[in-house]
Amino acid sequence: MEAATMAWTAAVVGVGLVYWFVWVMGAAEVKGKRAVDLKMGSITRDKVQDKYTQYWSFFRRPKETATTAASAEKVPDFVDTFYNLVTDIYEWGWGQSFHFSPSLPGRSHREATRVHEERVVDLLGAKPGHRLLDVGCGVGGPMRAIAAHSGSNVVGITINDYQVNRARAHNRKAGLDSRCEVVCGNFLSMPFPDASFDGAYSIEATCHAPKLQDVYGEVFRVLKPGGLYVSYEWVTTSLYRAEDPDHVDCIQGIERGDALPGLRRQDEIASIAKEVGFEVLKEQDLALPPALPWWTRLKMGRIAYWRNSLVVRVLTMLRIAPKGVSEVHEMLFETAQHLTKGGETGIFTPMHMVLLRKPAAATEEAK
Ligand SMILES: C=C(CC[C@@H](C)[C@H]1CC[C@H]2C3=CC[C@H]4[C@H](C)[C@@H](O)CC[C@]4(C)[C@H]3CC[C@]12C)C(C)C
Ligand SMILES: C[S@@+](CC[C@H](N)C(=O)[O-])C[C@H]1O[C@@H](n2cnc3c(N)ncnc32)[C@H](O)[C@@H]1O
Repeated sequence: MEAATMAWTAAVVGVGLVYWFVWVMGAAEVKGKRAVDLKMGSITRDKVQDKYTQYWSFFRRPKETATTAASAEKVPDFVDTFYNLVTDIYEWGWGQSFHFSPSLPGRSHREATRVHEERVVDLLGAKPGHRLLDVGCGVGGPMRAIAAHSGSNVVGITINDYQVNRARAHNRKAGLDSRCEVVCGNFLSMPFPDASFDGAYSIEATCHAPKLQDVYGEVFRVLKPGGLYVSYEWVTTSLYRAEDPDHVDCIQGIERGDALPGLRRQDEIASIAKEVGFEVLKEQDLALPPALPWWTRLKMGRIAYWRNSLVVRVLTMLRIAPKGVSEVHEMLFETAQHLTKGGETGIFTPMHMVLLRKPAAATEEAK
């Protein structure tokens, strides 16, 4: 073969390989976001690395972050930065619902996710015509499942404007934009009038609040008297031992890689809810047997993680993805190991469920 023919063949094969690697291998687990679309939210390309460094220095010591008032105030801004950095990677590698679910025998992850979300509808007794609030809505995976299953109208709030745009686009595509609304705002001080919702829920979102009282207090305010609120909380369980260095390492690894200003204990949740005026109707760790492990999805994807980090590195080298994406991906890979360990040892659960009611005749001081 002539040298020119060989060079052409090599070039065509090379381009073909890159195409296959990026577009086929790098396809989203749940179709919709491709590796080549990894942007890093509203952060401009040149700022991604800096923003990651700032995030990392803030959340490196999560407990200290939560305990001083000055830094607790900065938490929502850093959580916003975190979601700029991770939203596209989450969508690409996990889907449009940013939470865990117990595995279901013989059912796909997508189905298990939907069942976990529809449980909220049953707990709230949500009906057509109801107006529900989704506290920390992400890109709206749960919102769409809940609106579709219940016939209710849902208003979601998220601190991250990039997520607002993603969620609105998904809502339009799903034909649910007339019943699903998305607002950019802080759930610690919500832009909604008192008593304006029939029900509310939060799925793995309130763990970002430095003080749970603040977000529960806001939900209490915007609920109508008699309205129900369901929350899936990230907490440490009674098996956690603060004197065990392995436990501490695992929990800090979860906090650092997930923008958490200190995880709360399982037994704190109900008393905080009562403190702001709620009645506690039900409390259950949805991860406990007979539920099957929620962390198997994280574990079983180990080969996929290696493939993904390779894709991310190649995309960064080709300047398709901004510099800094590999570091963010690495941080997520590490936190996945800690989450898995937290699940396997039982010292952590991401689905401690509480069902709360604002009393029908709420007292003036609790309103
Ligand atoms: C509730 C929260 C988020 C929970 C989960 C949706 C995410 C927690 C850890 C994330 C991931 C870890 C590893 C990533 C992997 C390295 C990458 O290749 C593809 C995406 C991951 C699987 C990613 C997906 C989302 C998580 C499982 C928190 C923040 C309160
Ligand atoms: C892990 S995601 C869960 C999203 C969604 N509930 C789901 O299950 O797909 C956490 C969400 O909480 C939101 N959030 C965190 N802190 C917030 C705050 N102070 N105000 C509003 N939203 C916040 C994030 O922007 C993100 O959308």
